Amino acid sequence: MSGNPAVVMRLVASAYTVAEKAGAIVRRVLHSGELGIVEKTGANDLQTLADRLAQQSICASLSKRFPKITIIGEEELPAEEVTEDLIENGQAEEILQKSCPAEYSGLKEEELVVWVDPLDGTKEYTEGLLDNVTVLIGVAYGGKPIAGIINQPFYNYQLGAGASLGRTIWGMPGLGAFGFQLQEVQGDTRIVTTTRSHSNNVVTDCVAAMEPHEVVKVGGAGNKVIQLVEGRASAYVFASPGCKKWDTCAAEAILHAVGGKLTDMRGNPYRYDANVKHMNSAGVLATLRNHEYYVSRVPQSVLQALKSD
Ligand SMILES: Nc1ncnc2c1ncn2[C@@H]1O[C@H](COP(=O)(O)O)[C@@H](OP(=O)(O)O)[C@H]1O
Ligand SMILES: [Mg+2]
Ligand SMILES: [Mg+2]
Ligand SMILES: [Mg+2]
Repeated sequence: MSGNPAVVMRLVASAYTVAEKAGAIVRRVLHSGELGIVEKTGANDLQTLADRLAQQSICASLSKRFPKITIIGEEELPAEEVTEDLIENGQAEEILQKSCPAEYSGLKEEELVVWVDPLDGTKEYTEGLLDNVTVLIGVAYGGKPIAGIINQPFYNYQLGAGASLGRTIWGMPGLGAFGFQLQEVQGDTRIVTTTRSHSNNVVTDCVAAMEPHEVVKVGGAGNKVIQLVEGRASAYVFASPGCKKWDTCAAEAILHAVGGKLTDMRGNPYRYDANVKHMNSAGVLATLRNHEYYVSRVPQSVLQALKSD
């Protein structure tokens, strides 16, 4: 390693420990029994105390160390002083030891945009489907995702008391992806993963048009991309607006790091510049392999129902 790690590697090393801290907050709020649920746009668009505290922790910790970075978080929160106990100052040593891909080594703080989903799968969190929950921190440069960190706070929770809970996955295109074992669905089996709590007729028509052998309905955008890279699903198909840039940035970076793709339903990539619209209006289609097959199966009627981005 060089004596002075690149800015982006320092950012990813910080984001790793910051995501772990956020995951611990998400567990603590659940165990307190006081979720503090607020409806945002409706009953399927919730915010809990865990969403609020985790976002405060992530944004305050990263902006303290990297004051010139643009950070965009899902939750709209009043600007108030964040208490010291929410600040995380650590950095993951093993990330600082890695050499930065040459194309990113000269990037400056002010050129980076960080997309934060403090708790992805909030609906499932409130229903006790705990392994669906993730904390997502994505880093973009020039409109493209260049690093992603996903903490899964309740990983291993089915193992019961005594199991060590939680894990963190991260990746950078050009460097690799870490914290999990890359696996693919065997053979030509098409397993499609999609929403369990934000469905409608267009969403289900589009899933059916893929001629899946199996459909896996689970919560969370981060969780669905984990299904792809761990060989439990071949495509994430969501033909609806609803997902935002903070849902997809981190996951897209990790997918790219292992040769996968995340696009809208037409096969066009989204951009993650600081000034883009937050909504992924033209849906989300993500795969590890055979992206073109899934793009080619999207019915015209579905494309007509979705706006271009
Ligand atoms: N119709 C909709 N309204 C609000 N949020 C939606 C939505 N469809 C998808 N999303 C958001 O996209 C993410 C993944 O959704 P799903 O689990 O249904 O696949 C969730 O993120 P959050 O839990 O961070 O809000 C969810 O809220
Ligand atoms: Mg939400
Ligand atoms: Mg989300
Ligand atoms: Mg969220």
